[in-house]
Amino acid sequence: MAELIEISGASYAPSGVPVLDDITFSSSARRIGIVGRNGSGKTSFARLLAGLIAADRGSVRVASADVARDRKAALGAVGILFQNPDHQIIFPTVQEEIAFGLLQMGQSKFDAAKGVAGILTRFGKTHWAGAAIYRLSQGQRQLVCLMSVLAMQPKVIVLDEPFAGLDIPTAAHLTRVLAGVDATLVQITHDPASLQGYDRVLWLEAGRVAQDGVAADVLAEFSQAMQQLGEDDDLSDLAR
Ligand SMILES: Nc1ncnc2c1ncn2[C@@H]1O[C@H](COP(=O)(O)OP(=O)(O)OP(=O)(O)O)[C@@H](O)[C@H]1O
Repeated sequence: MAELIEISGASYAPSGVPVLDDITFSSSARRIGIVGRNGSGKTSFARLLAGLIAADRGSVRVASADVARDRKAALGAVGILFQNPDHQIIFPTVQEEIAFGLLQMGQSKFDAAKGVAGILTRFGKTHWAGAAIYRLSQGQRQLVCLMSVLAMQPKVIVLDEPFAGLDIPTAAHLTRVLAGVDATLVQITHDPASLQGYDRVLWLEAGRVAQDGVAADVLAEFSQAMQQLGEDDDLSDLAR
């Protein structure tokens, strides 16, 4: 049987620069972490998994959908939350923003309005419906993004460090919301501690899979390697 996430020999090399190289990863685990150093390809992996960029070689499927080519199916299969909500939000009000994804999925205006009302009710935020997004705090804007993703009920949600810029209580609140979500989470992070209780971890290095396996094992090796690098001076080398 196919796994929920099926990535096979995927490479991504915009203008000839190899950013992701021959990535093969398949999993139906519920909680997946992606770790790696700056520039190792984590964000590109997230975008590839969400179908926002297409692999030059290989294939990327989520819930059987070819996410880069079948965008309508992809919206129901995988959602993504970025670090900066302002890179995601395009509409002036909360209800328009949440409705957008539902309309993109092919829902009627009536059904999309019902979906918006449903998700706002679930989060106790019906009074936000007509609110101007520019007046919300960054944490509130991130919650709008999260509600927009959840309204589409994707099977997989990719988190590209969405709480990195938030204060501790706001991050804790949103982390709690996510912990209760009935979807597979793929979380990109620099912080192994935020992957506590996760099932599987993929460690990327220079666009390739460095390790992939049981979360506790991979995280232990990753943490040790990062600590070792921190003790060395590896900032000296300039890229060729
Ligand atoms: N469209 C592109 N064209 C050229 N180079 C790119 C492109 N996209 C990404 N890169 C390069 O690929 C490498 C990996 O980038 P990516 O943002 O995926 O890494 P990352 O692991 O998320 O990094 P960070 O932890 O710093 O956010 C970087 O060197 C980046 O500059």
